[in-house]
Amino acid sequence: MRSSPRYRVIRMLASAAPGLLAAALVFMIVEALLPNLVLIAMGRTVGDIPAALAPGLGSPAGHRMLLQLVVAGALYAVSLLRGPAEDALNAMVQGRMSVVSRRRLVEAVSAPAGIAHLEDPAVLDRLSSAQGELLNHEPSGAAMTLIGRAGDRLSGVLACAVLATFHWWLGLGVLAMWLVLRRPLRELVRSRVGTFRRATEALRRSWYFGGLAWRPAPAKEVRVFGLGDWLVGNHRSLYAEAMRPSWTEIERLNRRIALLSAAVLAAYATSTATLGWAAYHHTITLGALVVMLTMLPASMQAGSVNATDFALESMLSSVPDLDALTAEPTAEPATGDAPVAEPPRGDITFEAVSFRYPGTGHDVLGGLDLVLEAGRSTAVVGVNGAGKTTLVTLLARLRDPTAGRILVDGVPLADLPARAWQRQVAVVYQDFTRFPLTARENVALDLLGEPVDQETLMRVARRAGAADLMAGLRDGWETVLSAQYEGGQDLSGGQWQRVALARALYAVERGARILVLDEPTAQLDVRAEARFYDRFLEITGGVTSVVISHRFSTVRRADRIAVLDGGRVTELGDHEELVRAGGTYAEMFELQVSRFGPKEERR
Ligand SMILES: Nc1ncnc2c1ncn2[C@@H]1O[C@H](COP(=O)(O)OP(=O)(O)OP(=O)(O)O)[C@@H](O)[C@H]1O
Repeated sequence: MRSSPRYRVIRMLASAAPGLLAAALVFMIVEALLPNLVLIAMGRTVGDIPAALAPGLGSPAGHRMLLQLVVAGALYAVSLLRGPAEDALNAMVQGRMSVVSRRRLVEAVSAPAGIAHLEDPAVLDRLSSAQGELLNHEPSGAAMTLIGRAGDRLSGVLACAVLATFHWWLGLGVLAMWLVLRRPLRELVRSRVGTFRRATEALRRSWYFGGLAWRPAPAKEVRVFGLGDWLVGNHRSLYAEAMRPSWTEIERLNRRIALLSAAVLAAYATSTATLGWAAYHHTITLGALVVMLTMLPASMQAGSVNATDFALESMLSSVPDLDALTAEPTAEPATGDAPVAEPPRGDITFEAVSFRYPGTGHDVLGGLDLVLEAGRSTAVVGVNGAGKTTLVTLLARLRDPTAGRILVDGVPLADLPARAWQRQVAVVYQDFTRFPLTARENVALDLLGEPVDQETLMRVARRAGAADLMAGLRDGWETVLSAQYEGGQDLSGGQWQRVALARALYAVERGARILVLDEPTAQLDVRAEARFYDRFLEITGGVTSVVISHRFSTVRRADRIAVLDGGRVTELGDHEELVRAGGTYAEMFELQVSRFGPKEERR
């Protein structure tokens, strides 16, 4: 019981909004009583009509009937308020639960310092389920739906109790039938929902294809390459493929549903016939007959299932996924407690570092040795897929080496607290994020809650070549950098790259001591790139920096250049030394110079 999703949902509401839970429970009682009371009052009114017919409405019998009618009308009027009251309560409970479960989700996925869990299909399946994406039912609706359904069940049981006042065995029989059927019916609902949960990965792919059509970034290519029909087809065939293994099970379940329905039909036909028999033989009054006839369908609430039960079960199926995401340890980089209070002053040493992505059969890095000298710049070059970006993710502790170690000032990186270390590393990623926030927030990321210093902002913008850009924005630093928001404005790829560079430089100003630039000039025009390498020393001065680039005009400015090949550093030295050595670096450099303009490259 303690671990059942039903219990956990109610416990979540109890701790998030105890007042709302109390209101919902009162609502449940009203939900259980009111419809039955309306039916009983109506039935009794009808039962009083014959006695009032002859003496007229002015007689005591007439008065009694009119009083019953007023009571029935009043109860009915009150019962009409249930709908709006339920909607309002639902909105409040759902809003609160949505905030709570979303916060739990965000905290759960952001908790690990690393990113490996975000590439784990099992975690992604859980995420998808915990957000209610599979069956389109927000799990935040579970608490109120559960309480509402409990009210319905109680109402059904009360209807059985009323039936028992006519024949004890009738009320008890109907109740017993629902109690017996409850388990298989619940299992049916659960298996139907379970078939979707088991197909989560395939369904995720199916929804992904469906969503490509309206997400702005892929929508461009969808249109240009005319992929609309293909996407619809793919979405449909993936969905069919995902559900096919479940079809036999669904068919089996449908057959059971048909059988159970026949049993229910037979039971209700017998009950109705019993009432008919009593009416025919005048062993039941008119009022009682009307009440009992209305109680029969009302008693179905005791155990019948409908679309709400499917919705509720799919909402509840998200709860274990939400809990598992929160509770399970993920592939987290090891984290130690050695102090990182002081920014690293010494070298960073990669000692025989190997790395293999989970689920792959080969090492991307295999026994790599490299020293990043303190306060100096090191460029890393290598062909596509050589492992340059992977090396950066290890340095930023987004992943841990599978063998070997990284030392910071002589201390193994694994012994440092991962979060504190990450604050020391400022990175411009190749695929940096374009936050739909203001320019100021994009650079200062002052979401971190620290005051923004305008002078520092201006300084880093100048160094990143973004000062003119900021001055030209519609609302300056306050412009939202996304055309998807009112008053917002999007930037070109190169303009965004300057914003990302300014972001990393701002982090350095805030205390980060390692600057990583992964392809920092890839989207810059020739002039901007020239300005970047003219300012290279100013940008990287005083910090330990790593620059990854295929552009030798950028690479050659670095104090030292490491060539990455076959998972190891095969050449190390400054530009002149490596060119003189006549190895891979010299070969790549010559190739670029001969193809793309000696003037630029030979500077
Ligand atoms: N998340 C991942 N899971 C599995 N393999 C990956 C992952 N990311 C990268 N790889 C593989 O690791 C290898 C190295 O990738 P990495 O991105 O580090 O190369 P790179 O040197 O930065 O390449 P580029 O110059 O193209 O940016 C590649 O073979 C790539 O396919």
